[in-house]
Amino acid sequence: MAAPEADGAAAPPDGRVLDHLSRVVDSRKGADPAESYTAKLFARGPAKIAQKLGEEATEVVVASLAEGPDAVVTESADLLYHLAVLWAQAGVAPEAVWTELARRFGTSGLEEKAGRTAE
Ligand SMILES: N=c1c2ncn([C@@H]3O[C@H](COP(=O)(O)OP(=O)(O)OP(=O)(O)O)[C@@H](O)[C@H]3O)c2ncn1[C@@H]1O[C@H](COP(=O)(O)O)[C@@H](O)[C@H]1O
Repeated sequence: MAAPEADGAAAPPDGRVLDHLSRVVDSRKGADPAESYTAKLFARGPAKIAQKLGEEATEVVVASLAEGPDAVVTESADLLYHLAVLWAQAGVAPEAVWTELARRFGTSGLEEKAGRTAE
């Protein structure tokens, strides 16, 4: 598909790439499924998108146990791309996830778990 302004080449090679990717993914809503894999996923609906995310997560697990770091990198990129699609489908802005992660800084996971079981 012809690349709109938000597309690829200028994507920063760091964590901000996920924000950039999410904008590209969002721009594919309503696009032609014949020209965009993302548009094809949106057209197939939430259940298919959720299923793809599950499959990609399993592929990361398999890569980590049986393949090695290079495969973990490529499978992780597939996983994050499909997560960006699921966020867009669900109406979740990546910033909401960054905010939630930031909110958790300084609270040990064990502390948080203990607080939950005490409820
Ligand atoms: N990062 C990705 C990305 N990672 C993985 N994929 C696609 O995800 C698919 C996953 O592979 P699978 O073998 O599971 O897919 P499949 O065999 O087609 O399986 P089904 O969908 O039929 O179940 C492949 O077709 C990959 O090309 C991605 N497709 C797109 N992007 C990004 O999204 C942008 C927009 O892409 P389009 O929407 O295609 O224009 C691209 O420029 C990229 O930046």
